[in-house]
Amino acid sequence: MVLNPVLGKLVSKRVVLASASPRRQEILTNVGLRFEVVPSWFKETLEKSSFAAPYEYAVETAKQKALEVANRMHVKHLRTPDVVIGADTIVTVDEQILEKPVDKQDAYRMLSRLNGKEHSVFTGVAIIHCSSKDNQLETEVTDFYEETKVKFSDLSEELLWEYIHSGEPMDKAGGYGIQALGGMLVEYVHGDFLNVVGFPLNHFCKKLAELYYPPPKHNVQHKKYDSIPSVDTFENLSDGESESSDFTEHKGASKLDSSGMCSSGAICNSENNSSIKTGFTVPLENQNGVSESAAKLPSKILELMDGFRASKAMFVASKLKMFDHLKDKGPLKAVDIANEVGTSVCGTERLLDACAALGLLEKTPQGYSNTDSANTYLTSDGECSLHGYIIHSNDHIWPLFTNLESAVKEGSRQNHRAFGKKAEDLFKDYYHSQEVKQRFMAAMHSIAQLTARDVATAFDLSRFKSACDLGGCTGALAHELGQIYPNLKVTVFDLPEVIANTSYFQPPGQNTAPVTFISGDFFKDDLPEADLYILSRILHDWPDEKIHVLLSKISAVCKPGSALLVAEIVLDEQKTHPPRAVLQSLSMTEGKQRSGSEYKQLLEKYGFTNVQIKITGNLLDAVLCFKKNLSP
Ligand SMILES: Cc1cn([C@@H]2O[C@H](COP(=O)(O)OP(=O)(O)OP(=O)(O)O)[C@@H](O)[C@H]2O)c(=O)[nH]c1=O
Repeated sequence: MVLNPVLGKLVSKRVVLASASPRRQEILTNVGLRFEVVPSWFKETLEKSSFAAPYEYAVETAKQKALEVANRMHVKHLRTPDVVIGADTIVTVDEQILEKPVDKQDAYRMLSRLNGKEHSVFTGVAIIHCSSKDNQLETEVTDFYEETKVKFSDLSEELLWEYIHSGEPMDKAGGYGIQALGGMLVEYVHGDFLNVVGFPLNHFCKKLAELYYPPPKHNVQHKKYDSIPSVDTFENLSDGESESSDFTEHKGASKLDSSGMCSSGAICNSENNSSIKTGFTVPLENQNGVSESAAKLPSKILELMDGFRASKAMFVASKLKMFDHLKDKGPLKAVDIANEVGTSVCGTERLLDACAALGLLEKTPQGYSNTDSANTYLTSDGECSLHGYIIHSNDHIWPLFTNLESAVKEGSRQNHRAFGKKAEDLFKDYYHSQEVKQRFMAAMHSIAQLTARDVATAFDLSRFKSACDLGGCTGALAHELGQIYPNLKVTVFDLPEVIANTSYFQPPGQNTAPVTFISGDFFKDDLPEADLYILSRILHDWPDEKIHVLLSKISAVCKPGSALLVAEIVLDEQKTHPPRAVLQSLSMTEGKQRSGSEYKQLLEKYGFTNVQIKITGNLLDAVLCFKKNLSP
């Protein structure tokens, strides 16, 4: 894949996207970039009139967003990222800068201005390379912008309002989303479409190419903001460090990224490229760099068609602890791993090859070794380990999903078919045996560990003195809260059978803030007193009647001014994004995933006010609300 040389340069780096925009995340994920998302807290309030041109404002905002994240990650003693990417999209019309509308009236004001006219969309991008010297953060900033011209048709007032009521404009610069319903408003686009959507991918790749494959010194031109890259194309780049050409080595060997998506956005198996014919052809380059034609495949569909094989291969390798065996060891041969694990040599070799094809392992003539992300996420003992959740997915969710057809026909969970017994109470199911209980707790623990920081920092919680995490399981979030807010006394309230098993999951070392564990059933027992109650990944599991009981109880014990923090995946208003949440719904529990406005409505019904929603762009979002003051 032609993009591999430039994006390949980022593979071994810790890349952070300093943006909450789901569009930016999707654009970069689609091309196989592996990155973490840490939304910036930089407030977009730079004085617009102090910039000579609108794009300077966008570039400076992008830079400040990225620098804020780089500094925060460095200060909080997280591992300093290698590269932080920030972006800011603005729309300009008649010399005015339009950002995201604050309300529907504002959206109307913006869309009326754009109506029937051509306008410009600028995205400023900052790429910050970070390093740490004597514990000081050092940064090298590269920035650029891209301009795309867009023309709206003449639109009636009625249509504009209909569009505004769809809810789409609210989180988008200029009040429209060209990639969805807003596309219907647009007569033409001149320039990079993805730049309008929020990220100028082509220019970004060219910029990386410039950075990592700099032209000979005498050709370098210095410009303040370079909107015309000096590299015309990022194809055919040869890697100065390895003359053996990254390009031919990687061609046809696209890797799966951490989310299991094919990095090239195309099918990974080159055999399949020629076996299915469609009407389209695109030029590909062969080993000798000569163009040839190949069938363009419905890559998304093919990816989904094979997705279950990929998931199962990763599940089984995890279950057999192959990543644990390979951790910190040099390359091992299939036969050595098979002997250690007690599996057949031929089966093990096929599984290891599959994991290598998926980008989870590296294969060399000396044998197999873990990739960085396998070491971090797939071994069972790492701080960021997803092993617990993967085993839960294999042993519990997979059997439920094999009965999806019946689940859809019947509209109910399929425990009776998958496990030979009817689902009783959701959690009684998990706790019926010690083994299942520990598996479930390990699954919850691994997700809580990965999401705790996002949830704990989504809002500034320093005003609270005490917090109670209802259903807080192993205390992973509670410990993180204690680390971030040293003055916060944190209690975990969970079922006795959970509390009895938490010791195994406690963080090592003396330096962790103390967390108190209290046993009880939050549907039946009195809740401990606290200024802040937390429900993390609880509400989506329960039917409305149970939620009524729980929220009524919390509302009753919450004093005015106290707060409730809910951590869930918040769906967009159309309830189709993010796909993880929508797919989780297919488990057919009696609960459901909710959109932001549904959470707001639900919480207000139980006497909470000032509902604030933070889309973190990671695995969990956060909703904070306050108990209403009693009316005088
Ligand atoms: C014109 C247009 C814009 N957008 C979105 O508008 C937001 C701009 O706001 P931002 O301030 O640049 O970004 P953000 O969403 O606040 O995220 P962050 O980077 O955290 O500041 C970004 O989302 C873009 O995708 C679309 O999705 N489609 C379009 O056609």
